[in-house]
Amino acid sequence: MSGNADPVWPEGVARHALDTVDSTNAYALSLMPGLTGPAWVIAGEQTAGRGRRGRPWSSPRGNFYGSLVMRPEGPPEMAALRSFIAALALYDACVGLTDLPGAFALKWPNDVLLNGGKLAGILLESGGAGGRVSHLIIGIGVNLIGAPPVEAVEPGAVTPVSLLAETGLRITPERFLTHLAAAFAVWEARFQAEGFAPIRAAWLDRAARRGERIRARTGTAERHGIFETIDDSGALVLNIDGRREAIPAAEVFF
Ligand SMILES: O=C(O)CCCC[C@@H]1SC[C@@H]2NC(=O)N[C@@H]21
Repeated sequence: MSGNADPVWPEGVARHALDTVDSTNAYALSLMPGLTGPAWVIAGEQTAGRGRRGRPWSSPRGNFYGSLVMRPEGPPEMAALRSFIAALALYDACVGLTDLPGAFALKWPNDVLLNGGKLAGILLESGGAGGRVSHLIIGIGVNLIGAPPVEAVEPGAVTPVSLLAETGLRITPERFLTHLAAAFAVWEARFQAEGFAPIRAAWLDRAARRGERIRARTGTAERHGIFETIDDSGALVLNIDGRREAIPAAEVFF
C-alpha cells in the first residue's frame, strides 16, 4: 500500500456519514433545499441501493456507498460530463490506496475495472427545467470487501470483483471517501479551468479495450465495432466497417 499520507478533505465540501439509508442518492436529493455547496453522503449500508438502468445495487456493509450532490453551472450536456470526472477520481483514489496503477482501467461510460472485473459503478441523477440543471447527484458504489456473485449479473457482463479479493487490501469506506473526494475536487477544478479536453485525454489514457472490437447495446439494437475514442460530448465512437459512429448512450460488452 502507498506510504503517503491520506489527502486533506477538500475545502468548502460538506460530509455526511450515515449508518444505514435507503439510497445515498435519495438522501443526497433530500439535502438540496439547504445546500450551500457540494456535499458528500456516505452510508454503511443501503436498503434500496440503485444501479444504472433501474437495476438494484446490492449494498451489504463494508463496501463503499457514496453520493456527491451539487448545483452545477452550465447546460445539461456539461453536467453529464461529470461522470468522466467521477471515473477519473475513482481511478486516482484506487491507485492512491493501492499503488497498483496497472491493475485499474475505465470502461465506458463509467465503470472502474480491477484486473478486468467490475470494481465500481457510477449512477448520475439530475433534475432541472428549461435547459437548466438544478442539481446533480453522482452516486458511486465500490466493492471494497465483497462483490455480487457472477450469477447476479447479466450474461456477458463484466464479472464483479472486490478490492479485498483482488489485492488483499482492506480499505474502510471512510478512508476511501477521503481519497475520492480529494481526487474529485482536483479533476473538477481542472474541468472548470480547462474544460473537457484534459478530462477526455486522461480518461482515454486509462480506458479499457481501446482499439479492440466491442459490442454496444442501445435499447434493443446492437452495434459491433472497434472502440476508437470518445468524442467531445463523451459519446462512444466505434469504427464499424470503416465508418465512424458516435453512440451517446449504450451498455458495452467486451
Ligand atoms: O449500475 C451501476 O454500475 C451504478 C451503481 C451505483 C451505485 C451507487 S451506491 C451509492 C449510490 N446510491 C445508490 O442508490 N446508487 C449509487
